[in-house]
Amino acid sequence: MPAGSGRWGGFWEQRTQQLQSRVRAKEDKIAELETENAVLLLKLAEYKGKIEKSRSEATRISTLYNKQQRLQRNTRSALSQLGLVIQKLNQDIQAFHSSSWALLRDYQDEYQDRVSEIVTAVQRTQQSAETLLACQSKVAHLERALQDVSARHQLERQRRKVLHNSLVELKGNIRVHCRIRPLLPFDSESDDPVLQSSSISREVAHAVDDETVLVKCDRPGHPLINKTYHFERVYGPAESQSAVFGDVCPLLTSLLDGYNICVMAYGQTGSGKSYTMLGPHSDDGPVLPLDPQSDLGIIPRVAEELFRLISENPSRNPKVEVSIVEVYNNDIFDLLAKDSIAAVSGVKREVMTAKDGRTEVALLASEAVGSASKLMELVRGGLQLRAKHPTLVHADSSRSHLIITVTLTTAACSNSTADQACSATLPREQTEAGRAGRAGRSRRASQGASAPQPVPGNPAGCVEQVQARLQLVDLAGSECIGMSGATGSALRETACINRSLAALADVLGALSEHRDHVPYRNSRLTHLLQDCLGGDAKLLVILCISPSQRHLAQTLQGLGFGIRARQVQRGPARKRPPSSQTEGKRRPD
Ligand SMILES: Nc1ncnc2c1ncn2[C@@H]1O[C@H](COP(=O)(O)OP(=O)(O)OP(=O)(O)O)[C@@H](O)[C@H]1O
Repeated sequence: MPAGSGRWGGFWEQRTQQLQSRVRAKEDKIAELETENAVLLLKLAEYKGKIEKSRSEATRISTLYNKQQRLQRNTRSALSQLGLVIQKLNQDIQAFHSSSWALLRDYQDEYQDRVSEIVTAVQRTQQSAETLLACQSKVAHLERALQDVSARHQLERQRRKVLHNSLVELKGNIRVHCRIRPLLPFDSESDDPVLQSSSISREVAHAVDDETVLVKCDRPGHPLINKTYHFERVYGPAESQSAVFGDVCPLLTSLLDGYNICVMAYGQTGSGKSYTMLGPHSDDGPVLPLDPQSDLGIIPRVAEELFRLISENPSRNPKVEVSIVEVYNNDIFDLLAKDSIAAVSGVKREVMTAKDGRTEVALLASEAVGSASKLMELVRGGLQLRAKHPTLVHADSSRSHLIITVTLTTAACSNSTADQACSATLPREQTEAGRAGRAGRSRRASQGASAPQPVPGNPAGCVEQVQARLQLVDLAGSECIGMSGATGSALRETACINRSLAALADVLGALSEHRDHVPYRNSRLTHLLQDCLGGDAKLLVILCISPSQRHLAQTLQGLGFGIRARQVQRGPARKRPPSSQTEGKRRPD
């Protein structure tokens, strides 16, 4: 290698080495920087992560902040509202406070007023205490006076009643008692349960007191009725069977004294005749013995009382016989007659007039009875044969008139008080008997038989026999054919019942007007009852009526019948004359 080139070469070589070392330094530097860069990148990444975390934290904080802001806003508005409320409350409290004060002041004023009023009242009370005491003693005095007057009034009433009864007895008036039965389900005019329950408006007949019936009807579409009827006794719907019997009972004493007695129940169908005479319906009929509270009617009670009275005075040797007939379709049937095989059956009979003018039923079966239960056994047998037929008005309607005759035969006795009363009224009796034209009775009167006397020369006093009859009559009920719904044979029954009851009313009409002719024979019923209607029997008619609006027409008709019956004056009832033989001879009518 040339020298010149050698120098250059060294230079270059040197230069290259320098450059190379510089490159190496640079490369080292680069490597160092890259390392540094990598570290920085790592740090960058780390910071980025931190930044990201900080950002989400910032977001969360920002959300919380917003929430807090909202809460603050709400709290502020709630606080302001609360402030308003508190303000209002404060105002209210103020108002309440002031009104409480005002009230308290008023109350205090009022309290003062009341206290002063009370003080005044107490003072006044104290002042009037003496007056009050004086008043109280006056009231006590007046009450005593009132009690006194009431007692005297009661006594006067009783006296008046006794006098009235004596007058009725002397005049021979038919005694009429009226019984108003309770309202019953079949009284309803309608199926409407509302109408059925309004019972008050449907009652038109009322017992005002124990002598007066008021019929009052002011229903639209009906004629106005406001009328009172007076009878010897009126029983309201609540009165018991024993109350009714209480008024019948004295007649039994009369029977034992020798008077003929007749108790007859009259009234429209379903008005309570059979209930009154016998008691409530039962297949077995009335049963003895009875207790005073039982529902049994007059007939079983009469049976018991009669035998009780008989047992009190057995020395008169009493004998009791019973016969039972029914008048059905204007024919008389003997309900005790026995056919050839001795079974009991109804046998047709005829009414006759006996020698002494008394009406009798020819060939009538009668049975001697020795006790009330035997008597009632016969009654039960008769009732089983009695004609019955359901109608639209009454499901258990009797279609015949039932007449139970109890004949009491006793030894005549001269010393009873009734005898004296009877002889005292004799002259008047005789004149009235003559005027009424009652042949049988006046004949007996002219024979002097009405006041039984002991046969002269017999010192014992009890010499002959007296036969007295008690007739217990349960009439069939009058009825309006339209209402009863009767057809065919039932229609004939109804017509016969109505005709016989009309005949009964005609007889009473003729008797009350003292007509010469009394049409007893217009019907078998009146012919059969002739002796008790126009004769010398004590006759009690128990008029049965329904209180219901539905039966108003029939009720008025029944009340009219009762009033007409009361007007009959037949002269005083008289005892049966004593006789030494039985009155058996009859002549055909
Ligand atoms: N005072 C009363 N208390 C309670 N129920 C009564 C009374 N009177 C009648 N009754 C009842 O009324 C209904 C009709 O009475 P009852 O059979 O005595 O009539 P009646 O007048 O005999 O009728 P009819 O002439 O058709 O035979 C019966 O169910 C009876 O029990």
